[in-house]
Amino acid sequence: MGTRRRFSRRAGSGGRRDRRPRGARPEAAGLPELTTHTWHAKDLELAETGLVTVARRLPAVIAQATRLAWRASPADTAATISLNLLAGVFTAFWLLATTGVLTALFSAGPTPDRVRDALPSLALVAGAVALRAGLQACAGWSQSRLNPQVQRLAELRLYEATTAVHLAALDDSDFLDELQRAQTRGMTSAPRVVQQAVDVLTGTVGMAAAAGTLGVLHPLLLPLLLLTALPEGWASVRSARMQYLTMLSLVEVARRKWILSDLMVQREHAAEVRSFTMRPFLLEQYDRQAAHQRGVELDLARRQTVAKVSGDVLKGIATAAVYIALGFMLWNGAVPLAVAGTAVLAIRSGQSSLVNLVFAVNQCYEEGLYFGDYLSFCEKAERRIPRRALPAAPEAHGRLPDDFGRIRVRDVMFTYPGADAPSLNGISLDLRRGEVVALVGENGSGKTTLAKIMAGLYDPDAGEVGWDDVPLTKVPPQEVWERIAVIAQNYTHWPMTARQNITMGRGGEHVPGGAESPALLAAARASGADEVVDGLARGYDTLLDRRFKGGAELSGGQWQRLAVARGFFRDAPLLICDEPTAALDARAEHQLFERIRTHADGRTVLLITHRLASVRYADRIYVLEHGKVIEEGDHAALMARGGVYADLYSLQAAAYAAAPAGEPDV
Ligand SMILES: Nc1ncnc2c1ncn2[C@@H]1O[C@H](COP(=O)(O)OP(=O)(O)OP(=O)(O)O)[C@@H](O)[C@H]1O
Repeated sequence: MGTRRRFSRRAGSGGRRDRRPRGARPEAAGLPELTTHTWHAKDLELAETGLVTVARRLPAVIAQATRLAWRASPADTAATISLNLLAGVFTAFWLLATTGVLTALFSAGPTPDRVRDALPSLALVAGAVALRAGLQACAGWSQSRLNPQVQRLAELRLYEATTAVHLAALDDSDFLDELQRAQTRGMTSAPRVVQQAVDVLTGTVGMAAAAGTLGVLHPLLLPLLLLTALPEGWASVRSARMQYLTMLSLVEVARRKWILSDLMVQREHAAEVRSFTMRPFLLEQYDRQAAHQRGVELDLARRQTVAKVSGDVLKGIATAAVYIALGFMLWNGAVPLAVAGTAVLAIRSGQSSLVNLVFAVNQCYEEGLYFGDYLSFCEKAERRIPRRALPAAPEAHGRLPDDFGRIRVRDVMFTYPGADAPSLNGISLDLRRGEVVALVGENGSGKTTLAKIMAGLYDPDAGEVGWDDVPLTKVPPQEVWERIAVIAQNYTHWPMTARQNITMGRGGEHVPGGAESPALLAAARASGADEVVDGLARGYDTLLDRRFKGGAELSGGQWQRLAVARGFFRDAPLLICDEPTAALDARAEHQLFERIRTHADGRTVLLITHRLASVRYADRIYVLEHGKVIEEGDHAALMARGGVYADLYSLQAAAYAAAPAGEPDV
């Protein structure tokens, strides 16, 4: 939102510099305009941030990175920090020992004597250099060990939260936006921010070592270090920013390319791409974007070269100025020759540390923005985990009766997050143990929403659902989920084997002797999934996803049979069936309703369906309209009442009755 506003403001501001493309976006004839995407919102923020702000906010980012690294591995974090600090000490030591070497070499006397005098200092230099190299190698090793550990921690934290948040959070578009940003960019920034924070530390230590040495040699040498390092630092940051802003200007082009490339490579679009002869259109659109990108990137290469050359020229001028200043100090007798020699070495070493430091500060800040997003999302998500699911909450110890006598729904009201109108408007109903209860009503009347509330997936805004006298809000959600089986309207095609699609990891393995488990076979037979599995090359062990080697694909109805088998396999006292037959053929549908009619092995069944012929055997039928129960009773009572149910039933029955003779009646 804010991002979009910022863009339009800038577009209208005329005189202000537009950070969007050098060269406008390519024509996207035939393609709709894209919204600004939130995952690159921080890119825009960064583009507007100066180096001073970056430096001011940096300590907070570094503190966050250090805390994360510490949690991932205290040993590796401590090793990385202390080894880098030690390496810095040896850098300073090496530089100072060099003065001893040079002093001995530049002293008066025969050359062999001077070399002999220099040997102890030379040994110190060699020792310090070797130790520093060893320390740096160990620091590098512990730093690379930190990365995967931090990544793992960051991923787990996010997924632990997203799989536990209240379902309502996933209906909240702001939450989804933040989730996408945290997942696509924030999560990967965690190890990077740690890496960059360590680079900032390394650069600072290197700089401090060189600066300290120069300070010891002569205080005037310190400003000379800054003078030589700044042009190169400036050039590298400028080049990085150019790259960054170019990437920014290409975000929309990149998104269009993704969308187009998806259409050109994904299997599900392949048939229509061909049958509607979309190929030339898609290729032409893609090439238009790619050509634009090529032009922008070639321009970037040219500008980066100019920046680098300018930096090099400035660096050359600064270096010349430094050597002139040093020469002047030598000539003046302000510094001896040996000190000047060491100063040259210290300046060179400090120069590269400063360039690295400036670059690392910039990068660390950028990653820090995304990392901040990630952290704030995780905190928000953790706050949206139902309280009763947390071990510390008193409700976490509540239990539901295994053998409920009655499920009561009382005056339940519910509005989806961000929705204008309530989906449930004061609903009350009862399910007694062993009953088949049906919910019917027109599209959007609230049937699925009610089923989800009864399944403990949403909490009602008002009213209550209880198993006997225990409200669902007083027990952890797992208590409900362990006791229900749901055949959902929109079920998942799990990319797993047929067996796992039915058992969901709850048994169903071969019994001793190699035969299939009786529970698995019974569920498959009841749903017609057995016929599907019979046709699979590896039976129950066939992988049902073409993305995997040897994977098979099923038809819509075949998938639904598996979803039904999944519901039957689960040993749960309450079975919720939400439109379980939409994709089933007539025989499978009949078979399923027969099983439901016979109470599915003594289970209590909540059945939602538009096939009214199959609800006539239900013990009770509730008719919903605009989130309210408008009629209730068994089939005979509702037909006798002549209301909405009777109307809908008669409509469906008439369709069959009007069929030519010979076709089956309802
Ligand atoms: N996730 C959601 N976010 C916002 N509104 C929703 C959401 N899901 C459903 N709704 C709205 O809630 C109302 C009830 O929807 P629900 O899915 O419960 O109806 P239904 O009776 O099951 O319909 P159908 O027969 O078409 O399956 C509808 O107006 C729908 O637009």
